[in-house]
Amino acid sequence: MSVRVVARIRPLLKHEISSDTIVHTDSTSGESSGKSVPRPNVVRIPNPRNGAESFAFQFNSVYDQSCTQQDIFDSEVAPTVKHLFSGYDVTLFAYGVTGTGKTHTMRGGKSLAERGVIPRLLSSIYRRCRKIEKDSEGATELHVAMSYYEIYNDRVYDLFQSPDKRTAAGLPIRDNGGKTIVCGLTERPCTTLKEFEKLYDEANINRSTSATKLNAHSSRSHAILCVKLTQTTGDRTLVSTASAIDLAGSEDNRRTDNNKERMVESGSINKSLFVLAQCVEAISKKQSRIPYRESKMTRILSLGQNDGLTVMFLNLAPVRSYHLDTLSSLNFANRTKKIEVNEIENEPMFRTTNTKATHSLPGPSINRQPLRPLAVTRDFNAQIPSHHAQPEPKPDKPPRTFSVYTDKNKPSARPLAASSQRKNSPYKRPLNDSSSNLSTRPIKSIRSNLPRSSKPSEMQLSKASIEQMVGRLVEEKLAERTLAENNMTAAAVPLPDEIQRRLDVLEARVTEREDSEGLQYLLMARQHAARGEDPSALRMYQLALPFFPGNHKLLRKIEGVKGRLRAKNEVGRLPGARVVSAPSPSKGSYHMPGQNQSSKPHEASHDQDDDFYPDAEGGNDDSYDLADELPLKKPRRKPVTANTKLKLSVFNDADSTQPPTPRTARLLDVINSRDVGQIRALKGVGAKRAESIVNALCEMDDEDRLGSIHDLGELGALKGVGGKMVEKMRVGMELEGF
Ligand SMILES: Nc1ncnc2c1ncn2[C@@H]1O[C@H](COP(=O)(O)OP(=O)(O)OP(=O)(O)O)[C@@H](O)[C@H]1O
Repeated sequence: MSVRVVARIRPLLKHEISSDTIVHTDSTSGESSGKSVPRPNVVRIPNPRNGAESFAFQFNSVYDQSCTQQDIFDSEVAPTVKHLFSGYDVTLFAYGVTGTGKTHTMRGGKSLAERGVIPRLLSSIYRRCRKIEKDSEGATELHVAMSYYEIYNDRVYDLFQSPDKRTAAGLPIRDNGGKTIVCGLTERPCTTLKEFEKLYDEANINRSTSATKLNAHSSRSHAILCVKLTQTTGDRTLVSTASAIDLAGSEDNRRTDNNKERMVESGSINKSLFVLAQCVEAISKKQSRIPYRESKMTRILSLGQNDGLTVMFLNLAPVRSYHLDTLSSLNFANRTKKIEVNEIENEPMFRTTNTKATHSLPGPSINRQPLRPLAVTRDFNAQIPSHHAQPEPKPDKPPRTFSVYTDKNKPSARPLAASSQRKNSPYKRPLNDSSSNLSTRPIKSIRSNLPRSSKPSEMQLSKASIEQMVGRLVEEKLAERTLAENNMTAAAVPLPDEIQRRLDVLEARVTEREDSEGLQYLLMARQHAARGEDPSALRMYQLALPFFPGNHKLLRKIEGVKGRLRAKNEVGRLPGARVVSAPSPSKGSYHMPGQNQSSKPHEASHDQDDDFYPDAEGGNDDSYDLADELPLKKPRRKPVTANTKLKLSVFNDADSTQPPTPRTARLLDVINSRDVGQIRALKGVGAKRAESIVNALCEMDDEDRLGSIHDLGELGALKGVGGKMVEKMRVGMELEGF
């Protein structure tokens, strides 16, 4: 089961105008809901570099500006409620840039029509509780309890505690049997919707919100609401949890005008969202290490690790001012939809003295399964029979057009081992089913290998069925082994020793100064740069900037990465997006752009990087270390050799705060002339390189401004140039008399 991703485009706000609308819905023909107008499932957005093209992102459902709170709840959340009552955990979370409507979707407004997903979910839960109590004539007792907390600046705070009573360090989190738990959290019983609403409203007052330029009531924290449902019938207790998470929105601080406090919050929000994106990317790339532990939010959300059902609301603003942010969110969601979560029903607990019972662990302590990307599991599941389908609707009800958690476009795709743990149907094991007695229930591992038709009470194993079971076990083991091997080969490519050594040194320094969040950003930036992941490296460098304002090397670093990205024209290669040409007789159909936004691990980028930023104080490339940019310790001084003198002269010039020397100015003029003839006449530049420099300059053009190179730093960062070539060009100019 993959994460269900639902995109919602919010309406225009007062200050936004309809001519700025650039995000639209569409539908693919195969996704018809059976009605004459197919349900939209595609978000369409123009390519920022070429208005004649647009990107199309396909999700499970897409809702346009006219969608109401009721529509979202009825189609996306209501169908999960019955699963919650059948023992599955349900996770709903909202993701999007600041001001795109996450809180509106999750919490909503006060009026009945404006109520968001959370109050509607609770209302539905209570309604179902009453019905079960009534139908069972009191034999089944149901209890609802809630806990509610926020992650603010990477610290966890109980929202039932007012801010003045909080400890600065917040609540600790621990791993407990594979599940992340928050220690010391208050759990409040709430027996009616009214009680819930009162507690929820009170707790929301304690949530950290502030006015920012982009949202008058911006959430400055990730808020996590957990609703625990306990159903008891006789000695059988079934516990399941619905988690509703309103993530804080990412912010582009060039647009926010945030003050220092807001910047720190923003840095923390962006960092955790960045780690979340890294986790999603690592999962989709089948990497063996998923960086969950790098932020509390990702540890707690454990996307895909939490067995059960997961729905992500992708909130989008429709207007141009959010263009790049929207693309980035779409790109993230596109990867998220490939994450597979194990659909494992929580086991009921029994009040019994049978020792076996203690082995049949209740749901919350079932170890989480490692995530598997959908693609990996697909091969093993071609023959999975139809027992994975959702429960058949009862005959007296009309069939639902909504099919929860099945990806219609994909063949049945579920890992055999995981899927075999799933119960056949909630209807197969009614609460009062006498076969639920533990003494007759095989333990899970045995049950999972039984033919699906076998009920414990019907266990009459023939020789043939034993052979079938053995064959199946062997197949599963082989599938597991192949999976493990695939994961091994897909593991991150090891970095060269020297780069790894530098990263280790830097990591050691950062660990010594754990208080320095900026250093951590730098470390992550460095790691991404070393792996050739320039977009991620840029994001991290930018997050580090507020901690080291005006640091020249850092600024140059950012410009360098930007230059490389421009040269690579990253935006035009968003993964998963289909580029659609504007309708024209000559252009037409969809085509897939490059598969991956982040480039492959590449030495070139790193070499270029280091080539270009040697330790200006001290000398050669080997002494360069990112930490040298920071006021951690005095830079090492080395004797200045003829070679380093040459480099120093280049890099002194590269300081963009100084006016360029006549020679540099002349060099930059030649480059910015975009005249291939003049550029190829520079020392060390051939015809091909001259052309690629001109191309790179063209890539930097904005709608209203020609891209140009302002200093040697930017020149060296151009694709295929690098520090050594800049040196050569300058030496050549020297010979010409500049
Ligand atoms: N579907 C919608 N219908 C009407 N108004 C909406 C809708 N979605 C969002 N809005 C309005 O847009 C504004 C921003 O929404 P909201 O506060 O929910 O954004 P957010 O994504 O939670 O932002 P942040 O991350 O900063 O907390 C609010 O004024 C909200 O009322």
